[in-house]
Amino acid sequence: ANSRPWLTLAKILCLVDDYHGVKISDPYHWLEDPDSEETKMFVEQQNKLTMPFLEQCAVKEQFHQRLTELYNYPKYSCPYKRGKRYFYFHNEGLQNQDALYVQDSLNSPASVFFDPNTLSEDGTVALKMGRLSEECEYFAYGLSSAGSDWVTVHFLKADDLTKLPDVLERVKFSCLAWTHDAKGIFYNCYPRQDGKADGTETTTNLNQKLYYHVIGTSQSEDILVAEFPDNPKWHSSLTVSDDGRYAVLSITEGCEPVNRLWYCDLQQLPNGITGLLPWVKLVDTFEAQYTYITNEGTVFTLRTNLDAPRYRLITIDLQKPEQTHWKTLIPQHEKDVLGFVECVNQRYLLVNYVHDVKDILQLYELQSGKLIRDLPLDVGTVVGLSCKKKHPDFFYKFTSFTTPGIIYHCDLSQPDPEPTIFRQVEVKGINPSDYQTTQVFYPSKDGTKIPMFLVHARGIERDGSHPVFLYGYGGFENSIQPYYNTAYLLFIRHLGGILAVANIRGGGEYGQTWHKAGTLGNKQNCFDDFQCAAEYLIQEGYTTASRIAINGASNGGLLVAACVNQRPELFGCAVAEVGVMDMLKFHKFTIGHAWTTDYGCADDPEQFKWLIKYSPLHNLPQTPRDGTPYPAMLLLTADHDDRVVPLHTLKYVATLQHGVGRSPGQTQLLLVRVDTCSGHGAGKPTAKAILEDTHIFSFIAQTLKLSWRE
Ligand SMILES: O=C([C@@H]1CC(F)(F)CN1C(=O)CCN1C(=O)c2ccccc2C1=O)N1CCCC1
Repeated sequence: ANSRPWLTLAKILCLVDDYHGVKISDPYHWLEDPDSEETKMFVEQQNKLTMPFLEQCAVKEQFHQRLTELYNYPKYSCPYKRGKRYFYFHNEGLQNQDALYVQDSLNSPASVFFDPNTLSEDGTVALKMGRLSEECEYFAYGLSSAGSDWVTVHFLKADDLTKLPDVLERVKFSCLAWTHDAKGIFYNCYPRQDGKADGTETTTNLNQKLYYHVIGTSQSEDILVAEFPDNPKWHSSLTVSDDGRYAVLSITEGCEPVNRLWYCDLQQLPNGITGLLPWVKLVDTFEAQYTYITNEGTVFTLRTNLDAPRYRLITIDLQKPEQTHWKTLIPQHEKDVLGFVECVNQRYLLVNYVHDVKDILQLYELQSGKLIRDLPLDVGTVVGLSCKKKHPDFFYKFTSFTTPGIIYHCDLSQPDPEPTIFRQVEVKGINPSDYQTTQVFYPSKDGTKIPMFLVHARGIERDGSHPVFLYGYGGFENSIQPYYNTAYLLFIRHLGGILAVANIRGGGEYGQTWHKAGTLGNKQNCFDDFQCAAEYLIQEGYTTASRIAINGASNGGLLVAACVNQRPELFGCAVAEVGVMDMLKFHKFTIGHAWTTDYGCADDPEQFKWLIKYSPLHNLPQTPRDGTPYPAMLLLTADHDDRVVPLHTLKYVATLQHGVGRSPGQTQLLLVRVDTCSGHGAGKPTAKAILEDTHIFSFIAQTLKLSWRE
């Protein structure tokens, strides 16, 4: 900055943007360049403030040690039968990444098939995707580094684990679909761009293409099978049908649950896959979502939200593709949301419903859509499923706030098949019966009843004394169902806290209507719902405003920052992780353009009015003032977050410290933690995850003045 003072001044002075006649200043615009000396200096200075503070928090050592102890339990995925063998992911407890194991039968010795921990010292190389070919000849796998969304695809021979020379670069937001002859694989990649593509760049991701890679050739020879030059925002995702005959292409334009559905009969290709496929456009609008489940010849079974915001199953016969011939197989449920659907044992459907945020699992007959039976399930969530049309048996993994994981096995080839426990994991030191999970329904500002899970020590008094960790997301039709999080249980057990998970609008808890009620011009409903959750917890005597810590990540980071702007007096502490803070510019960076389906875009005059009203960056006090003090705030981001680029958090915290931070009544801390070699969250190594959770809860304990209790 000293070397070019004129540049810095010019940067600050000239940055006033005009939005449809409204002038908006952007004094921290220069933080949008991750590679400038000024930005690097800013990040370095912030971490110099934040990291020593987090490290010296009173409970930090105890929390880190106890979290490490409790996290150290064996984790397993469902087993997957491929070819004649079984594969499953396993983590001994503290390994940075799960490893993939293989065994000849369910109870024979297992050996390591693929271990990503060998690929980096610090565990920051993650296995983002993996696909075994139909008869288990090859294993295609995508690796990502430092938490970036960028993927590099490699190949192994499955029998002797020898690595093939094939490498696929510039892969992102991609499918990975083998043709059943194992000759090659469909995948997505982006055109070459200027500058870096390592996850630290902010360059927009447009013009994604679909290729077919033939094993044994180089990526430069890959066959372009679909591209959309007139629609640069389109993404395509290919599925090969259960019988290997059809290539089914799902095209999306953003994050709305709607897609076009094209297909190609691979058996009709005279010379195989040699170029752009002759796509048949079965559905060529973005009116609804259509997801391939299975097909019997030309009769396709699809999950859709067409005229069904809580989803239903329909069949389309490719020989009579007009909508007038489409049939309903399982009609929309009057209240519950149809979740995942998988075909099993040739003629059954494994069907999931979400009923008041809790999972149901049922078996239906594929041909008739008739309900056969319910599968027993506690109050919680199905987090894993392993089944195939050609297999008579299947596995599913259950979890809840206090259950780390139970894997069930059900074999439909047996008479009166009953699910049996295949594997149950206990966590030593956590006794589920010490905790009580309840679900409450509280009124939001407009009277809408919002579900919320509460988890706390059994038998607490409603004397207003309990600290609360209130978590929310509220967007993109993502439902927040019960899940096991060791750090949450420590907050309850050793900091005497209550975990509250509010299922606010914008999520998918009640289908598309719930989602739409929290998007675009209705986005304020998310913030109202979340603030009403806090008010409910106070009114019901659980806690007081100064004892509430709110938390959210990604779209949930936006939620936290917007709620602090609107109601700074309602919370004692706020932790916003990798949040979207600049609602006027988010669409310019990486995949941000895909989020306009939930947020709208400032380029549109009407939508600008929505966004400017709640954009966290633009609703902060711009200068010191005598207003209400802000709660203690900890913001988190990371240098390789190319989902929500760090500039959002950097511009936000600079503005926060400049205005609120210098206000006379502001005593609570306003800090940012910028991690390195880390990204938006997916694939984060265990060591980083444990340290990050430790810092978050130590900050909460310090600022809410909580002490550790044995
Ligand atoms: O990350 C996100 C939003 C929320 C989400 F919809 F759940 C997912 N998401 C995304 O941005 C998803 C990005 N993404 C695609 O657009 C895509 C196309 C095809 C295959 C895979 C992908 C994929 O991961 N956000 C960050 C903050 C605001 C929204």
